[in-house]
Amino acid sequence: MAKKHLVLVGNGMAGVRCIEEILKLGGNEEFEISIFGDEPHVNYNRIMLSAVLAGDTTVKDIELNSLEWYEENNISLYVNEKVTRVDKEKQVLYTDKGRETSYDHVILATGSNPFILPVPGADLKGVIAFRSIEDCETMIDAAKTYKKAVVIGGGLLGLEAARGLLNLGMEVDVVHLPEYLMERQLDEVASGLLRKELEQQGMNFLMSKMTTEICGTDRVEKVKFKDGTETEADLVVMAVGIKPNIAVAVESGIEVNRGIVVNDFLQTSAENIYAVGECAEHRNMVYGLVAPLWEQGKVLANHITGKHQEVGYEGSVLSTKLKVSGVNVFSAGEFLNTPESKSIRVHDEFVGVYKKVVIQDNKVIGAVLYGDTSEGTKLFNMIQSQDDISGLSSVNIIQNVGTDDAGSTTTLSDQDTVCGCNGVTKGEIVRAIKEDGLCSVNEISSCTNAGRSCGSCKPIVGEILAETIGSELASASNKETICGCTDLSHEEVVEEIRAKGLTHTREVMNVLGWKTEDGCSKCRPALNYYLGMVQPTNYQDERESRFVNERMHANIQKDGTYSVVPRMYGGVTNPADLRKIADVAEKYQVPLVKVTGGQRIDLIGVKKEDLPAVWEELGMPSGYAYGKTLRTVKTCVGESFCRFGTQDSIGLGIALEKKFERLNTPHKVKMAVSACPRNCAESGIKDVGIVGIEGAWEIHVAGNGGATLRKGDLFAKVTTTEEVIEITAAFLQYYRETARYLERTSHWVERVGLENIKEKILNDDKFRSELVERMEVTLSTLVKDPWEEIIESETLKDELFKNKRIEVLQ
Ligand SMILES: Cc1cc2nc3c(=O)[nH]c(=O)nc-3n(C[C@H](O)[C@H](O)[C@H](O)COP(=O)(O)OP(=O)(O)OC[C@H]3O[C@@H](n4cnc5c(N)ncnc54)[C@H](O)[C@@H]3O)c2cc1C
Ligand SMILES: NC(=O)c1ccc[n+]([C@@H]2O[C@H](COP(=O)([O-])OP(=O)(O)OC[C@H]3O[C@@H](n4cnc5c(N)ncnc54)[C@H](O)[C@@H]3O)[C@@H](O)[C@H]2O)c1
Ligand code: SF4
Ligand code: FES
Repeated sequence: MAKKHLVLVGNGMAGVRCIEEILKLGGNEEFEISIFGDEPHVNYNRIMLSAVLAGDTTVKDIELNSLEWYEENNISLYVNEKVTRVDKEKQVLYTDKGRETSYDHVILATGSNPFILPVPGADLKGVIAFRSIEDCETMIDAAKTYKKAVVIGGGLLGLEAARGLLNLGMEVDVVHLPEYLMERQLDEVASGLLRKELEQQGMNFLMSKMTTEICGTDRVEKVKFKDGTETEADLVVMAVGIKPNIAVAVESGIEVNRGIVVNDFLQTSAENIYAVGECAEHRNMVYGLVAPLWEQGKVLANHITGKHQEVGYEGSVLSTKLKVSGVNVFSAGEFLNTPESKSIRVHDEFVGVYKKVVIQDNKVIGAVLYGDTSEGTKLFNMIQSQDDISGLSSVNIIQNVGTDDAGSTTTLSDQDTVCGCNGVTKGEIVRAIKEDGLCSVNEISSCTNAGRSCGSCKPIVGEILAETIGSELASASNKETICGCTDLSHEEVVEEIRAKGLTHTREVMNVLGWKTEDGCSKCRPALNYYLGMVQPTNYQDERESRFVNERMHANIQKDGTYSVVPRMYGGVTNPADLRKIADVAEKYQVPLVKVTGGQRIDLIGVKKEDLPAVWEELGMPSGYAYGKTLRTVKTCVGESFCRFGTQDSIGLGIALEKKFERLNTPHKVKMAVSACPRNCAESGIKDVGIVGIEGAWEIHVAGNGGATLRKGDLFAKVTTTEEVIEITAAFLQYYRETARYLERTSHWVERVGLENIKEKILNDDKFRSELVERMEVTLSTLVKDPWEEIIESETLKDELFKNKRIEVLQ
């Protein structure tokens, strides 16, 4: 049966999570999925922009779904492309790049737009909102040149922005319209405590101020208020709320109110068109936090894949936490008193703790906590469950009684929500730990989504982990299993492959009792490597188990194009090769031609469909710049031209590169040969670095010039180039056989011990010659260049390059 075309409009948090849920339900069998996003990025964790601004994390680390994820799930991604309209009758969707796409189902997940105050000067340079990576980068850049920031809006976003700007060294005024901060989440007492703390942190508050004008000639210079006062500003950040982005729905004649109107199954007024996330309006509510979006995504995924649901989405109770370090604030439900409600309050002015629980008809309906938010999870669960609390004393409600020894998580029931952002209960976490054998918070996060958004629940998740696996925790977490799909360590898996003669990844998974049917993106490449290493002559490499770069034989770039690095043995080239590179770069309009640190030339920005032609016209071997294999052998000029060089570094470098090219290794391997201790080829920071000395060669190993700089260790001193090659072969083979997949030589040597490796390779001649023998067998199987192989195979070309999965239009 032909697959139906499902199009997601909006590559953001709500939409992509809904697609993840659809995939979990086997949606890939039923749907051809396309995603359009008008931001130039893959899906990222918008919540964590506050942490990026505060300098606690980086943009790279907040990526939620990598380009590889889209590829692996056969999703066509169109970034930087805005959907403008949907024709409901023709079932066609139009974009601002002139594309027309027919669809069977559409999910609108277009999020919100920041509200910009309609005051004169709001369009001046230096006036921005805080919603995207670009806004975050603008603030970081501005802080390098300018001094004074004004944040308009003392809500969650404004305060998190202000904290970030302070961290960046700016002076910050926060302008707030009401009399007290975060009035949508806090009562006056909690707000007062918060203000005091933030003032101590360096924020200056301008309260009860109505902005009337932003002034400046070219760039913002000051902000004026209704009461006649003003304040200087080099940067203005508007954080005065958001409004649902309903443009596509309006253009398409779909019913809207404040947001896109949906029913309990997230259906809009148009057939087969749904809406989730901040753009959707459900029972007159639009939401601005992530928790409701996950609930909506789950319901829609079930609906769209035809799973029976008694009830749909019924609305969400909200809870919030301010993500500012040094401040603990929690708010949930109806936190202000009404004539019908009463509250229990505790205010310890000595330690700065304030707690208020609002009760109506014997049920907890809201809470505000300041200073100590440890009861937040419990109170939130009481609000959600609406259980009768008449049997509980006030003390029992407002604080955890009897948990001093046991830890706070023991009082949670299985139904209690632990991760408010992702709606994950304690029961789900415990089940995942037990059934999937999880032994770290990160594994729990990947498996259940708990902790994957704001991260504030991670300590509780950690407590549940400890409570569930108890004393086994230490030993379990010390054992480095390949991934959550198995309880076996890397070493145990390799041992089993050898002992049982396993020859295929599926066989390994079946025989060794994998917990998942198909493994995951961690274990599949590892098994593929181990099988190839143990059985070099029998094993057929599994292309589909490789990382996307290795599958494509090119490195995917952030804009979806690829880079091409042809091999230049020893960093040596010639006019003919340079001419070919220039011709190809010109013909295929390669945007960037760059010399790499490994002494070769990188053609960056090649379109996926041009890759085979580019390789063919270059007529040079692959440089494997994408692989877990030998990358480069960097050389100095040595005896050929240098007045200090007495040895042939280029000759040895080329010999090493020709010998070990294409060899699969646990991680990338870099080498260098310098003809004297001046070390012009930087041999001291390579996995294998050779240095010429008077009448001999020194072999240094396990150097690393990456994020954690490590100077190589002197491994051996030999007199001939043949000996260099023999010891290098033995060292690499021992590394291949005993390192864990994705372990660089630097980590491996530190784990296994340099002396142990020396003992084996240098002092045991028999062992060394066996290693070299096994290396020779492996090398004898690596005869074909991968680029050539693809050029010669129409099937491979079709399979890999005709299918334009990821499209990026600038
Ligand atoms: C700095 C910051 C901190 C936050 N912190 C928290 C927090 O701690 N807790 C919390 O719960 N929430 C927080 N939020 C709110 C949370 O990020 C949002 O609720 C969530 O991102 C909404 O998800 P969404 O998918 O509905 O919208 P978005 O994430 O905005 O995604 C919508 C996407 O659709 C794209 N789009 C729009 N129109 C089109 C179109 N026509 N064609 C193609 N693409 C389109 C947009 O560019 C965007 O990428 C925070 C927000 C910000 C900005
Ligand atoms: N930690 C979190 O959960 C978190 C963090 C950041 C953002 N967010 C979400 O992102 C969205 C945007 O956040 P937000 O803080 O902009 O929205 P918001 O609506 O929560 O707060 C806006 C604040 O601006 C104030 N304001 C309105 N007009 C003003 C004016 N003219 N001058 C000064 N102040 C004015 C309001 O009184 C209000 O307190 C919200 O949905 C929020 O929930 C959540
Ligand atoms: S390492 Fe020594 S021999 Fe090689 S180029 Fe530098 S100075 Fe010359
Ligand atoms: S509570 Fe935010 S990620 Fe769990």
